Amino acid sequence: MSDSAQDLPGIVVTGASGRMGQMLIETIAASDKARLVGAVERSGHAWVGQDIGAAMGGADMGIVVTDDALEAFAKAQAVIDFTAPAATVEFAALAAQARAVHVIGTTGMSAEDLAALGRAAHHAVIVRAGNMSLGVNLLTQLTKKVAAALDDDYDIEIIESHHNRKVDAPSGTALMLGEAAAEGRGVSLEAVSDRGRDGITGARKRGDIGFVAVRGGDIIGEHDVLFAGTGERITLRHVASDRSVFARGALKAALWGQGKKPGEYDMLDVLGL
Ligand SMILES: NC(=O)C1=CN([C@@H]2O[C@H](COP(=O)(O)OP(=O)(O)OC[C@H]3O[C@@H](n4cnc5c(N)ncnc54)[C@H](O)[C@@H]3O)[C@@H](O)[C@H]2O)C=CC1
Ligand SMILES: O=C(O)C1=N[C@H](C(=O)O)C[C@H](O)C1
Repeated sequence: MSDSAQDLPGIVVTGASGRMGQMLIETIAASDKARLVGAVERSGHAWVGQDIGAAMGGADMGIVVTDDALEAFAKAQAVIDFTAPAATVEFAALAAQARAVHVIGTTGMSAEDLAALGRAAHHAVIVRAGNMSLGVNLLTQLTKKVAAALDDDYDIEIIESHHNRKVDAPSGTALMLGEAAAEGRGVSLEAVSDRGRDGITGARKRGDIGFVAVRGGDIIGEHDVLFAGTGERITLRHVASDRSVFARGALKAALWGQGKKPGEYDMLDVLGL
């Protein structure tokens, strides 16, 4: 590696064997703005101890997959983490200890998990978003605007579709869009959120924001925000056709976070939206 490449911010990817983990490793390896310095998987995973390039079915990359997150983070300027809530909470404390920027794509976090991230952010930069793509983050702003322009005569429904391996619902993106719609209407999402209808639910409550989750096949991620009025409907829609949109956003966030003050940030900060 040349001297100048050595100077690039070093990035560790957690959940290295996952759908997003592998996409992130490919994205960082192809970047001339960052270098991969570590790949972390959970203890007992078959890839631990193997070269990440070979484990992914390609040439060696000179990075051995480890289950020792702290040791890996100590060599890094940023950690990109698309794993699971319990793992992400643990990684937040370790990333703060290593003073590495922690970019979090993990969704399905509970209120307690988020509080733990808030504590870690006293000591480190955390950039977290339920969706790291430019398109979705732009869509949140459009959603807020449309929700502010239309009153409760327009029922808001958020319809999200994902692959059959997804474990959380509503998706992190659907919740971001719900928050944006609620903000546009000047209400708290918690107060108006309507999830998981089943049975005799009664008629729809005016002002509610409904969520619908579709799971099937290999759908990467599709989100519709429907504003249904009397005699007309508006739909705002985002379709992800390639996971690289999330990986590119996460890498951008890791670079943006360098030298920032400790605290919690999101992709709107990164993208300047
Ligand atoms: N914010 C965004 O833009 C996006 C967020 N996601 C979210 O990212 C997360 C991961 O998604 P996928 O890659 O599809 O899932 P996946 O199941 O393919 O990958 C998760 C990986 O994390 C690993 N893992 C779990 N616990 C671990 C631990 N303690 N230490 C190290 N590794 C651990 C698993 O072994 C697995 O390899 C989900 O929460 C998903 O919703 C996914 C795509 C985009
Ligand atoms: O699990 C996924 O795959 C995705 N998760 C994120 C979410 O929960 O919104 C982002 C994207 O839609 C893909």
